[in-house]
Amino acid sequence: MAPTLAQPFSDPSALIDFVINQGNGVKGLSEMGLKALPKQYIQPLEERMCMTNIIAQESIPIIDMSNWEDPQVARSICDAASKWGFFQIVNHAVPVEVLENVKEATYSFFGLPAEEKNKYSKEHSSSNNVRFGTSFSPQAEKALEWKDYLSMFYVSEEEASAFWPPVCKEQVLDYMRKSEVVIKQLLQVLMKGLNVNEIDATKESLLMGSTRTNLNYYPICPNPELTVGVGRHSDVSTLTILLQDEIGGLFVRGNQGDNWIHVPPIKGSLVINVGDALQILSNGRYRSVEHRVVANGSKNRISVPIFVNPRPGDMIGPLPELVESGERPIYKQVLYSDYVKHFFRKAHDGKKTVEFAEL
Ligand SMILES: O=C(O)CCC(=O)C(=O)O
Ligand SMILES: [Fe+2]
Repeated sequence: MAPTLAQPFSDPSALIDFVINQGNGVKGLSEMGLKALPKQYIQPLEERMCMTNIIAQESIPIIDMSNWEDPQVARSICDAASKWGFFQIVNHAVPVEVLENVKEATYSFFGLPAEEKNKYSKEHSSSNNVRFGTSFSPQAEKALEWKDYLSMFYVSEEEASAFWPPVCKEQVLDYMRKSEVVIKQLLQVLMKGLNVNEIDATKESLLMGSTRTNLNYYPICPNPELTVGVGRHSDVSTLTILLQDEIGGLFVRGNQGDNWIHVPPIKGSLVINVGDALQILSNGRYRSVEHRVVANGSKNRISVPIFVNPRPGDMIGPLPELVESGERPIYKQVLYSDYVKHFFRKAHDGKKTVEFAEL
């Protein structure tokens, strides 16, 4: 039977084949001009964003990093990491042109033909550290998420040079290099807030020994209210540094009940959030907070998170300084790679991953 516009796929496996196996992604679906959301993307009611739960009068803190060592600024960073788990930074050390270049590079990558992008899929990528994909964990999800991504785990300049897509690798590497300054400033302040005054090489490696950068593409969606861009989750990182474009759509769980706060795009800013690894290392003093991205019915959106992580072979648990000061540990020591595997084995499920490390 010839495909029609309303029902372009003969059966569910034809859609999966087009989106996942052929590398068209949801961008390919979006560009077909679908009139209705395919049923694989319809999320259960409880996972859709309900407009009445958005608290318009609240916002996460915006912190000026130009005087990051000033005790008042340091306090606002630590307070934000404890209270909200999220904040935005302005006047930070990453030049605005570096941010513009990586956004441009994101469009360049997703603008490639499907066959080109598909060279980086799970089946075809020449490196396990580079992965083009769609949704979050399609094999584990009951309903798919309306997002395509390219994920790059950094091993070395040589590895990146050999395996990352040429259309974006320089821009991503530059964004990562320039962000390192800010990451170190933030970690220094956050550690000081726990009375950990020295970050030696071992601790630095535990806090920021590995990084993964994702390019996220959320294409225009028919029926955006029925699906999600990214479902409710907390990150497994120590810290996440997120660059978003001017479209908006990222929401963070507020401090009371089922309330959600929008993270408004601010030109030149970076969104910072605490991940589960830092929640565990800080014995719960800093909080990784649930967040989600809504789908958009009229605009394409991109974002570029850098996940700053422990190394896969590190054991993570409450820092010895905290336990030695008499604090009762609420988490056990877990192998970081086991923690990450546990996260990817299931669909997004809010804050549940952290239970893996609870005592
Ligand atoms: O696109 C965004 O704004 C957030 C994406 C996100 O939460 C993630 O990739 O973990
Ligand atoms: Fe996230």
